[in-house]
Amino acid sequence: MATTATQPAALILIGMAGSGKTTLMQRLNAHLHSIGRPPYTLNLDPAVAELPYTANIDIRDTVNYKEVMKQYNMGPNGGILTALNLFTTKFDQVLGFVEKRADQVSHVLVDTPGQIEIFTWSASGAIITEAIASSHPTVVLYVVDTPRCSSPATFMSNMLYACSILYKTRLPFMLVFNKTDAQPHDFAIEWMTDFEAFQRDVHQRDDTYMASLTGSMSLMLEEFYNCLRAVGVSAVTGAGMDELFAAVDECVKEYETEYKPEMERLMREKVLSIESIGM
Ligand SMILES: Nc1nc2c(ncn2[C@@H]2O[C@H](COP(=O)(O)OP(=O)(O)OP(=O)(O)O)[C@@H](O)[C@H]2O)c(=O)[nH]1
Repeated sequence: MATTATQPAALILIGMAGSGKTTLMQRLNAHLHSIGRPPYTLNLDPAVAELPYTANIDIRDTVNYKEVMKQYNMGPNGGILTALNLFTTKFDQVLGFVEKRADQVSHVLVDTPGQIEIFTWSASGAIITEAIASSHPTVVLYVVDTPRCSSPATFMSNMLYACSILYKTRLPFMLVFNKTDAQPHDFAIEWMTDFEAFQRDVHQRDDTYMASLTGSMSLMLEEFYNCLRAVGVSAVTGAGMDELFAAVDECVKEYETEYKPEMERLMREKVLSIESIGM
C-alpha cells in the first residue's frame, strides 16, 4: 500500500459543497480499517455539524467558528476562514502528532471545508497543503458529485475548478467521481477522452452563447485531462475502493519522481539565495 519507507501518504479531499468529501472520508477510513491498515484522520472543516468517523485531530476541538463569528462580528464564511487561519498557526504541532504515529498508520486522510474556496484560495489552505506535502507523499483527491455534473456546462465549470487547483498546488491529482450508485461516471470519462462526444452533447442540449463558450473551453482542458487519473466510486456503497487506492499508489510514485525532486530543488535554491544575502 502507498507509503514511502518512512512516511504514510497523505490524501487531501477537496471538492464542491455536498460532493461527498466527509462521507468518502468515512468510507476510506472504514476500508483501510477493514484491511488492517488504519489511517490517521484530520478534520479541517470547522463548520461540519457531525462527523461520521472519529477524527484523530479535529479543528473543532481547537476553534469554535461560531464564537469566532461573534467575537469578530463576521458572517459564516469569514468565521470559517478565520477559524482555519487560527488553526494554521498551530499546524506544526498537528504535524508533530502525525509524525508520532507515522510508523503505525498507512495513510493520513484530510477532510477540508465544504466552502471549497476557503481552503483552495486562502493563504492557510496553501500553508497547510505545502506543510503536509513537505513531509509526506501527498495526493489531492478532487471529489465530484457525478449526478450533478451530468450537464456539460456544470461538468465544465467543475473541471475548470479542478484544473485551477491542480496548477496551483502542482501536487499529484486525481478526479474522484463520487455517487456512482446514483449515476455511473461513464459519460464523464467519455467527455474527457472524446472531444467530439463532448461537443455533440454540448450542442444537443443547448445552442446558446453558453454552449459555444463551454465547447471552446473544453479545447483548453485537453492537456489537463491527459495528465489526470480519474476513478468512479460510491462513498455510500464502497464501490471503486480498489481502483481508488491503485490510483493513489500511482500518484505516490509521481510525488516521489516529480514533485519531491522539484520541491527539494526549490528549497536548495532558497537556501542559496538566503546565504548569498547573508554574505
Ligand atoms: N447516493 C449517494 N449519496 C452520497 C454519496 N456520498 C455522499 N452522499 C450524500 O451527499 C450528501 C453530501 O455528503 P457529504 O459527505 O456531507 O458532502 P461534503 O462534500 O462533505 O459536504 P460539505 O461539507 O457540505 O461540503 C449527503 O446527503 C450524503 O449522504 C454517494 O456515494 N452516493
